Amino acid sequence: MLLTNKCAQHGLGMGFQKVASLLNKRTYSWVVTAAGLKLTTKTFNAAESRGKWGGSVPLWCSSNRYVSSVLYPTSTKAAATAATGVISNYNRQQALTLTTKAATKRKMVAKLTEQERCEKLQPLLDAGWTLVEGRDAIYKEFQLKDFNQAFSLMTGVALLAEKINHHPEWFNCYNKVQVTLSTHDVNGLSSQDIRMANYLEAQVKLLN
Ligand SMILES: C[C@H](O)[C@H](O)[C@H]1CNC2=NC(N)=NC(=O)C2=N1
Repeated sequence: MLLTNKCAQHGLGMGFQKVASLLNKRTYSWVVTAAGLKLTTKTFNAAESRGKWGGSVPLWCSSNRYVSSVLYPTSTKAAATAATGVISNYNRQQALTLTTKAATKRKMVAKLTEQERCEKLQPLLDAGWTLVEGRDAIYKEFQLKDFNQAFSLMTGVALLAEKINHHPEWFNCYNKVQVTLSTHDVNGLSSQDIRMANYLEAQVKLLN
């Protein structure tokens, strides 16, 4: 989890000390100050870190006067940046490469073929998903036991969404989660929507 001081301060409250001690286990020495977690003057050599940590490189994000640095495998960089909205001062070329790769990966997403609709979409329709009128999209309302269960479901989906770079359109009211899935990049249903719908079905089974 990428710790910006703001999030650490507000999200963790008194857990600051715990966070600092956790982080200190990762060969950093952090000082808890009134303004947040402060990294001591330890510097970090990217090449060394690659060797030492097997491919992870430091992702440096600065917030206010303090620098929070956490090791990430490069595959989680985009999610971490998206999650915090912090523009990291990570190697710009590397970031561009990652973005290009993500864009390339997305290009590979295509609209479902007729055969895929029969094989992969039909089981979801049988499970209660419906086609959205006027759109190539599917919709389902999930009713959970309570808000806690509903939000647990949404949390799992959010993590998947960030991982596969595919996000649902959804509405939550207490124990209900209404989900619409479609792939904006192809203006219709793709395998990403099937994947997310199947994930939702599996998670709801686990929760109930
Ligand atoms: C730029 C970014 O990769 C794209 O906007 C992603 C993000 N999440 C997405 N989510 C959905 N549902 N459809 C998309 O086409 C999509 N595209």
